[in-house]
Amino acid sequence: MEDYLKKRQDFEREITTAKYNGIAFTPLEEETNKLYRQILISERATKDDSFYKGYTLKHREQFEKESHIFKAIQKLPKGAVLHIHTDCCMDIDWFMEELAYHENTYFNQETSTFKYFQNAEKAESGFKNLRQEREKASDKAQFDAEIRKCLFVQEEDRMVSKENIWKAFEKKIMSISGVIYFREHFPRYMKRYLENFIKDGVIHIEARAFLGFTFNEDGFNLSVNEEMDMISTVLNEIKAEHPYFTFQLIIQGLKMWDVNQVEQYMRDALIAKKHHPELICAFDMVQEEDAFKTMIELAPALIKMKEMQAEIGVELPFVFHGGESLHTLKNTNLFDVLLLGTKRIGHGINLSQHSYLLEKIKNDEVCLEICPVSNQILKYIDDIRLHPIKTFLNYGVKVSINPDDPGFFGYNGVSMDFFFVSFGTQLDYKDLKLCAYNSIQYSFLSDDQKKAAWEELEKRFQVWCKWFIESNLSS
Ligand SMILES: O=c1[nH]cnc2c1ncn2[C@@H]1O[C@H](CO)[C@@H](O)[C@H]1O
Repeated sequence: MEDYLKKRQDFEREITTAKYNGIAFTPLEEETNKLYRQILISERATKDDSFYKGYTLKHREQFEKESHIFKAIQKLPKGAVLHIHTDCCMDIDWFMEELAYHENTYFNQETSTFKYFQNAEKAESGFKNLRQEREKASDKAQFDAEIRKCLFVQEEDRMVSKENIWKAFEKKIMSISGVIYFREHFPRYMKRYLENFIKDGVIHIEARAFLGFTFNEDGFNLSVNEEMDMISTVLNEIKAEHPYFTFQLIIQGLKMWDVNQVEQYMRDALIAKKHHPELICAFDMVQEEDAFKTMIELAPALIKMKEMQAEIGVELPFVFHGGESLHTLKNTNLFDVLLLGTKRIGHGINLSQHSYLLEKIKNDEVCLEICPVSNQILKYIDDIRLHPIKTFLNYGVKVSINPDDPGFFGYNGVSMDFFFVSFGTQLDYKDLKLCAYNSIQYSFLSDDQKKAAWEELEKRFQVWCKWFIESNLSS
């Protein structure tokens, strides 16, 4: 038996050495990992199927109050967030306090849409001033609760088929874009969500964003330069308080556009990159994968990127969505995003069914931006215990954990994703640290910035471990 146990230990070491790829863990971290696993096992024993299958508000209230793992994860250093959509990160409490009853906010009850208008004469038909409507309401708390429900995906919104969930989700996105993109609101909106991520332990963000969506008092779009200056001002304000924090934009286009539009937009993105090299890091195409153009349909535009880069004199790498789908016959986007040279892949969940591609991604170190809560809310994974993230990690594929559209899923930051996926797929402390490490390693930070970010993170992990052990959460 002794021999067998020795063989077993060597085998385990062989497997984990490949997985952690040179990341060392201190004795304090080894102890932390053991304790984390124990607590995870005992908390999981109290949950039944419904917990893993339903990311419901009811469950959330319960674990936010009771789970030691959740409390620990809230304090955990997270590294970088590599996958969010910048218009999908609204802090709902902030909106209720600052924008919902702002004098220029109007609401269309029939479509549940909020919109900025300069004054009542300019308001489109069907839109009423929300502040005035609230004044008329007899039960203000009830009125607030109804408004709040319009802002993120509710349980009842999810009572639709897989085919229809995106419609409910996109409706929410559209319902606030007419308010948050107003030139005076957008910087405040953005500052608030960045601060939320910083509070949640995030030190770097690469956020997907459209070019030229912000608008002025008369409803006209600002120029790309004005928009970029506005974002830079927000970042400077944040940096004054949090000097270690870094941020870049991934410019995103829409898959519903035709090829000519995509080509023009790529050109705009390259010009923007040329003028704001520090601010823009990559390019992507978004929207529901199975409902709009496939990557092969968009390829006539996308393959021109190299030529355009040479012409404009600047580089803009691709970071594409891919594999956010349950189809493997009619959706072959994963092949194309790899052939087109994507540096990372947004989601990649159905890679679990493409073993050859998985091997390639592993060898080429194409990091996956996994978004666990999003995958469940948008009905790609019914039971979070079956999320393939752990298979990817254990196979040595590079993975990071991200929130995608936290505002519309009803939370701020990325703790919810770390918690839900750790709880569901039994990721331990070492797994989570590995994901945080990957998020820095496969970001667009320079080598020096990565080194500084990693040093900052390493310090925070040691402090966290000490706190985790001393606070004796299991007793
Ligand atoms: O998970 C996702 N996959 C693909 N596109 C997404 C996802 N989440 C949001 N968007 C897209 O991003 C835009 C808002 O910034 C929306 O067009 C939405 O379709």
